[in-house]
Amino acid sequence: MSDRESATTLLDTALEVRDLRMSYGSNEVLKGVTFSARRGEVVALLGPNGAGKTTTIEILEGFRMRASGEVSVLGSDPARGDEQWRARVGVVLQSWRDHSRWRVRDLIDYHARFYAPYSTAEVPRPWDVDELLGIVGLTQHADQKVMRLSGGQRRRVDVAIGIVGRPELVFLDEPTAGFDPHARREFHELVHRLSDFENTTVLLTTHDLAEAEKLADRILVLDRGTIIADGSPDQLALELATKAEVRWTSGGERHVHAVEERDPTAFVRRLLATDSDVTELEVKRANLEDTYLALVQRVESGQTDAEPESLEALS
Ligand SMILES: Nc1ncnc2c1ncn2[C@@H]1O[C@H](COP(=O)(O)OP(=O)(O)OP(=O)(O)O)[C@@H](O)[C@H]1O
Repeated sequence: MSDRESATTLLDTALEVRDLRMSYGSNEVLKGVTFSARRGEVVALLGPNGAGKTTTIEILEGFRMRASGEVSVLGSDPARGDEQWRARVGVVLQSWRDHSRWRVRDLIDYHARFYAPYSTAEVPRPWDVDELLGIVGLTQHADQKVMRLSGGQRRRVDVAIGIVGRPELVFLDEPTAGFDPHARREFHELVHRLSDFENTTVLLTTHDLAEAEKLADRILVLDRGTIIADGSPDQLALELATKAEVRWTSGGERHVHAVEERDPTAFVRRLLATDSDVTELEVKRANLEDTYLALVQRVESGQTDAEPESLEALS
């Protein structure tokens, strides 16, 4: 790589994590986590309960110390991040902050003011509060006290506080927990807007596989403190898909066949060539949820050596 190329790569990288390790007492929860994220990329961090997702995010946010490893967030080590750095990073924690007596607009406005000194020509800070209330769907609740909001509406307040400073990178720990389908869709539009129009890097955790598939440019799967897969949703599905299911009706009977190969086309061709009565033909591919569950089960049952499985090389 030339000097110019490596400088461009450096500028293009929002997050760089190498061999990150961390223990709570004798319980080693991160065992050498390595990944990176480009500017403007949306990365979903998936993994079973207790895999180490929140711990990873808290280290990247600068809220928790690591045992070892290299971490760079927007070019700085979060363990030594100053106020200037913090103003460029947005955080939505997993648990609610308790601001129950505040009115929604006042609370967001209060947080917004901290960012004004860090406004630049390229990134005017903070976000206009009323515009932001509209974007997160809280305009109608602007004058309500936080304690009067529903769980999902309260979560939108957390998201608004997390992005009010127009962060270059935002960490969202289970941002859509408690969202109804409408709020979820609006939130997805917000994430697309942040990444497409503001070039914001987004690292989010979720247990909703469909959400990860819709939102993420890249998916990381963390299991027992190790990254076990890293790739786009399509790469993951293609590489790890187990079986496709073909269903059809023939002679009034319903049939189901699990195709072992990745591509069920050959099976379907053979079927149609040998049986002219086939109707109601359906091919169901493994979705990301099937893929994810198969992968975690494979690792947990010891069928792989749990080495990080980079799928980027496949693209
Ligand atoms: N403050 C703490 N003190 C001791 N152990 C902790 C602490 N926080 C987390 N742990 C343990 O560390 C491991 C990883 O927890 P972490 O919260 O990072 O997982 P997670 O992947 O975010 O889980 P979830 O999906 O349930 O939110 C778990 O075994 C958990 O019990």
